Amino acid sequence: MSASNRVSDTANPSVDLSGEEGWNEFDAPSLVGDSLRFVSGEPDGNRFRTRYYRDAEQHLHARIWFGPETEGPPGHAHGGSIAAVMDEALGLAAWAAGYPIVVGNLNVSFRAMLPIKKVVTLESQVVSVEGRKVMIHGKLFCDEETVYAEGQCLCITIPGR
Ligand SMILES: CCCCCCCCCCCCCCCC(=O)SCCNC(=O)CCNC(=O)[C@H](O)C(C)(C)COP(=O)(O)OP(=O)(O)OC[C@H]1O[C@@H](n2cnc3c(N)ncnc32)[C@H](O)[C@@H]1OP(=O)(O)O
Repeated sequence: MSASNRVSDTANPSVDLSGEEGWNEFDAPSLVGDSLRFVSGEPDGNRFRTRYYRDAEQHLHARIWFGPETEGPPGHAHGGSIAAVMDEALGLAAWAAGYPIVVGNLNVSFRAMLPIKKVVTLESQVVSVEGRKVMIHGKLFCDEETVYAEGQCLCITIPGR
């Protein structure tokens, strides 16, 4: 790859993170402060760019751009980058639903290679609450046929918060 190509690879591209009709933008930092810096901390950077939304049923969703710095297999996202997104988004889904939690267990199934420099959608749902255990499921996809990853996230509420 020539030097000029490398420059254009890391140039600051504009990325469309707009949501679906009926989604309302969700102000995550006002709920959890700086806790989202690892994934969402550089909104104009070349790793992740994220924007969170809630639908009419208050499920949390996100548009996420996997930038060139998430690369693992050539041209595709590193599995750890996908797991980091699941950890943040599914944990945040529990907080957004009113549960102050940390993630106790996160299961990620990688279903298809995720091309970098692509905007994908994350959808989540609180599927059960039993005592301190809040189970959130999520998937990362670009359309109905193309699911990149599925996550099951067991969150545990933190006493006293
Ligand atoms: C201080 C924080 C400030 C936060 C400020 C804002 C934060 C805003 C965040 C926004 C969103 C970011 C999302 C990122 C989310 C992360 O990345 S959090 C960081 C990664 N996670 C961690 O570091 C957690 C580390 N683990 C722990 O701290 C402790 O193990 C836990 C999870 C709190 C549980 O410990 P514990 O309170 O002693 O609870 P324990 O009695 O062992 O278990 C309670 C129940 O949960 C079950 N359980 C616990 N762990 C597991 C497990 N791994 N598998 C299955 N079951 C389990 C137990 O079996 C038990 O079940 P029951 O007997 O009640 O049926």
